[in-house]
Amino acid sequence: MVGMLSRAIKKCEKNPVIAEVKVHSPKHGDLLRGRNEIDILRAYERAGAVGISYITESKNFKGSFEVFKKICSSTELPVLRKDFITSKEDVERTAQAGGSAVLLIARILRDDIPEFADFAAEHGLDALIEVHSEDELEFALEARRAMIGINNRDIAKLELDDGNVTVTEKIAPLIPDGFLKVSESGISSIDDLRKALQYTNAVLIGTAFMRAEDPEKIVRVFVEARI
Ligand SMILES: O=C(O)c1ccccc1NCC(=O)[C@H](O)[C@H](O)COP(=O)(O)O
Repeated sequence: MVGMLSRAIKKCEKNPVIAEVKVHSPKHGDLLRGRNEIDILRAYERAGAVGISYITESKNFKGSFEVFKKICSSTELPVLRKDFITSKEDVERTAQAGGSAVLLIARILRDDIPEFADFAAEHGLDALIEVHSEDELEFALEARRAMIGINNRDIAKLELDDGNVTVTEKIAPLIPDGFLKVSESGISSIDDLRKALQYTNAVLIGTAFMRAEDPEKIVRVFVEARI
């Protein structure tokens, strides 16, 4: 259904937290530690996550499209596919797999962003257009139907940087009302969460949840924290 993730964020009565089932981090290595993706998904559901993110890119993040499909068919929550999308076929496959949203990276797609965002909407998907700099924001603002994700890390560094919410603090005020904003990556504390939600409508967190001993407990703390 079109706009499931954006609608869930708008309706959310607690802190809108998109929780990522993240298999591998280029910096921290194996994040599953023998656990099962679906068990992590269930923990996130119980904790009140507003949506789920999953990276299908295999080389650096060890994701798999088959696991993405399994996650989509195993939950009622909207699922975002994160990958380095470069073709419309990839957008189509995301919709066919039951995804609710797809990541479109402004640095990669540049002037093609509006066309890809419209194509995603026509296929029932929310487009989350990712930016990391003011220059990239120019491309994102050309899209009509989209959410804007501010990546606190520089994707070119493939997570060897830690990311910093100051990127959100700098870029979010430049985004006009009417776009839903998501602060992504490098959020690991309640203080980061507070700063990010001061400027955006939702946060996307992976590593901090996957590294925690008890994923349900930590996600609940973030979802229910007083902001
Ligand atoms: O964000 C991207 O552009 C991206 C594209 C393809 C694969 C991975 C990508 N980035 C990594 C992530 O998506 C992060 O895992 C996610 O934003 C959560 O960040 P963190 O909480 O720092 O693990």
